[in-house]
Amino acid sequence: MSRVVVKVGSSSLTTAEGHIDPVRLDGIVEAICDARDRGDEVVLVSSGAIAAGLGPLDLKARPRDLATQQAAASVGQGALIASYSERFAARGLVVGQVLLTVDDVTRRSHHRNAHQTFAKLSELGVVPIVNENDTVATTEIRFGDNDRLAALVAHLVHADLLVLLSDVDGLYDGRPGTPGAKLIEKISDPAEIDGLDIAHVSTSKVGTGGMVTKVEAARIATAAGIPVVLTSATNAGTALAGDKVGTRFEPTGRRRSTRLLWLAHASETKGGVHLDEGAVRALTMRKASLLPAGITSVTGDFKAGDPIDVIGPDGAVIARGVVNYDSSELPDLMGRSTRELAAELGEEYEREVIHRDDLMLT
Ligand SMILES: Nc1ncnc2c1ncn2[C@@H]1O[C@H](COP(=O)(O)OP(=O)(O)O)[C@@H](O)[C@H]1O
Ligand SMILES: N[C@@H](CCC(=O)OP(=O)(O)O)C(=O)O
Repeated sequence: MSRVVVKVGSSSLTTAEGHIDPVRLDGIVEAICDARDRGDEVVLVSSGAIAAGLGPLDLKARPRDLATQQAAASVGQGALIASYSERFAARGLVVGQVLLTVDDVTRRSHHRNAHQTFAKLSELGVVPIVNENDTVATTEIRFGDNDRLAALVAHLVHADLLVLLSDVDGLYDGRPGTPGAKLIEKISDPAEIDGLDIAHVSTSKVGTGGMVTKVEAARIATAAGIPVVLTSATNAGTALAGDKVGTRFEPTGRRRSTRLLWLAHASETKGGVHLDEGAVRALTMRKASLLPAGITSVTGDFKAGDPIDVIGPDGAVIARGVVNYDSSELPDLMGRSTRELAAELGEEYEREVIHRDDLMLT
């Protein structure tokens, strides 16, 4: 038995008019039910809430403003779950809706909660259907794309495989459909992706992030030891059966805490600190915590608890970490020893700027 997380993109679930596509949904549900019949456990991460809300609200295109996106998601998510529920029920399976925000997988207490929810659903034989909680998520607490959400969910449920289903049958070495562009069957090392043309936007009107977020999701999952298969939704059955299809990304690393995993791949930081050579060596070679003494300057506007970039003298980001001070406090502390600061300002100034447990070298 294996545990698989399957992520399906908006363009593979909805029609151009902004309604749920019944034929495509049938195909995905059938592939998942077949996997269940073979004894596998499946967690479905389904996009499509916003896209499926467009038709009912008479919207012609994906709205640009957050409020209308949230309203469309509120309408579409209900419709999606109703459609899934009905189809899975016809095969004797019960579904459970799980809506997550970034905090649910990154904050320790929420993380434990989410983990327990998945464990119970699994015990009860329910098929979890996950999406971002788009209706309440604001820019600050958004994953922004379900590819990365799926990678973090795969890590959270200890999945054996992550399957990313899209409207393209794999990763290409050039723009898919253009002469000479070839499907890449296997990626063994993330460095192989570096030179590829993946930045152009997708042709679908409802998908977000294109290939960039899928490759990023593959990096997150493989770095945590989980292999990834990327293919089109029409190949769902083949991918779930474990047969060779699309692009396979081989695992490159070992399991790590989800919080650190997120930190390393967090899309945005609120600022950063620049270090001198000595501090860079302490962090990278001695695995030490970051102290005020090694900081030469501070950029951006952040609060204690925010993720920030840690930057070397040459301007390269060497790590990301959860900072223990506000950006406004640091200029008065930098370059000074913790002992001196504690004597002058009080014991609480003895704390590290970033504790090594909250630091992820990039
Ligand atoms: N190198 C590449 N190989 C494959 N697809 C690519 C590549 N670069 C960009 N893409 C685009 O990525 C799109 C898939 O992303 P997206 O529209 O966000 O899908 P989804 O809705 O499934 O998440 C494809 O339709 C394709 O146009
Ligand atoms: N959470 C959003 C989808 C966000 C997203 O990543 O979409 P997609 O690129 O189609 O996987 C929704 O359900 O509309």
